[in-house]
Amino acid sequence: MTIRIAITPGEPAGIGPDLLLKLIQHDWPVQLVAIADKSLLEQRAKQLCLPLKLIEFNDSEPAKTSQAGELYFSQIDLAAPAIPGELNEANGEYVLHTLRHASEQNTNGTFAAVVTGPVHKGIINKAGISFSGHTEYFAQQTNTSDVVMMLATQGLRVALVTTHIPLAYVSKAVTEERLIKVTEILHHDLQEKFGIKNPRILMCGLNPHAGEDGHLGTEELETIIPTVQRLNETGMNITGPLPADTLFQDKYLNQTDAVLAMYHDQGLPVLKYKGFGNSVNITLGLPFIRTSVDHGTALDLAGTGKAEVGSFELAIREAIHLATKDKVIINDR
Ligand SMILES: NC(=O)C1=CN([C@@H]2O[C@H](COP(=O)(O)OP(=O)(O)OC[C@H]3O[C@@H](n4cnc5c(N)ncnc54)[C@H](O)[C@@H]3O)[C@@H](O)[C@H]2O)C=CC1
Ligand SMILES: NCC(=O)COP(=O)(O)O
Repeated sequence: MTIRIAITPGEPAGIGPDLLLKLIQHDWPVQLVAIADKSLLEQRAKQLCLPLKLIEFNDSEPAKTSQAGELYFSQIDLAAPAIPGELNEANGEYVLHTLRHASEQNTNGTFAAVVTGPVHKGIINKAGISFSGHTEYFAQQTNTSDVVMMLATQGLRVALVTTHIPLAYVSKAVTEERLIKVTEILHHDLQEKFGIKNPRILMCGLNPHAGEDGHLGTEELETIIPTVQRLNETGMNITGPLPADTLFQDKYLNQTDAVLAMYHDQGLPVLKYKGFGNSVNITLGLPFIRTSVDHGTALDLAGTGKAEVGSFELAIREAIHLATKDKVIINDR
């Protein structure tokens, strides 16, 4: 059976539309449907000299595989014309409209997954809309209390306890309750989505040297160590907390299915150093499958044709794998 994948190209002035238009220049074994403004796709294809046949998506017709050069679309109107590289806060609500539409249409089963292109968090907030990221937005749209951001590249998966919050709030956000929920979601999805029977999770400390027995911070002694003990008593296989500066070495990673980092910039720089452009962002714990790119809007490259498609392509392929319950090939050590 052919499945349908919704694609939100993200910030209209960024590279998301460019990457999607490059990627549909070959056949896909699924129906890819862009949730976007038709005129944006037409103009960007013209600018990049890419052939494009747009077909309005009709959910009452049987799903068809996408052929090279053609793209199904669901129309969402831009508020203002999109100029590559030039952010315009007038289009902040447009971006969120595409995400809401994708969320609704995934929830009702029209699509088997959504793949998101990069959005610009700053311009959405400048438009007067409080927004910290897709991860949090889709959780809110689907009334899901806890979701987990995980990025994966060949040989490494990194999940995060906290996501887009100021560093000053991280310590307070690393609670026993949050640690338990995140670890349970990660453990569950490693089993169910990635086919790992007994997931091995490596947990980072929060403080330098994982607190150095309380001399460099007490969160490990007060919260993280007792929570790891509690979780292990339920039968999980969690190692840590280990100092984050020495944990990312093969000695540990070869024995690990996922690293759980306490905050965004503790785990993601390592992951991106290893595999920027070849990584995928997966939201765990949502009622539908959502994957995304590992990079941002790259305004400097929009409309130039120079942006690399690697991560967007991987995000689509990973969504297809997850949706068709094939064995996931990424990160097979
Ligand atoms: N999934 C998402 O929606 C994400 C959105 N962002 C947002 O993107 C905006 C810009 O963030 P930055 O930190 O500047 O990161 P960025 O990833 O947009 O750019 C960082 C550098 O990487 C280069 N780069 C990025 N993607 C590339 C690609 N596909 N091919 C070749 N080079 C590429 C850029 O040219 C730039 O030099 C921010 O508003 C941020 O919030 C950032 C990460 C993920
Ligand atoms: N660094 C990852 C990132 O910022 C993407 O977040 P999200 O928009 O996928 O929640």
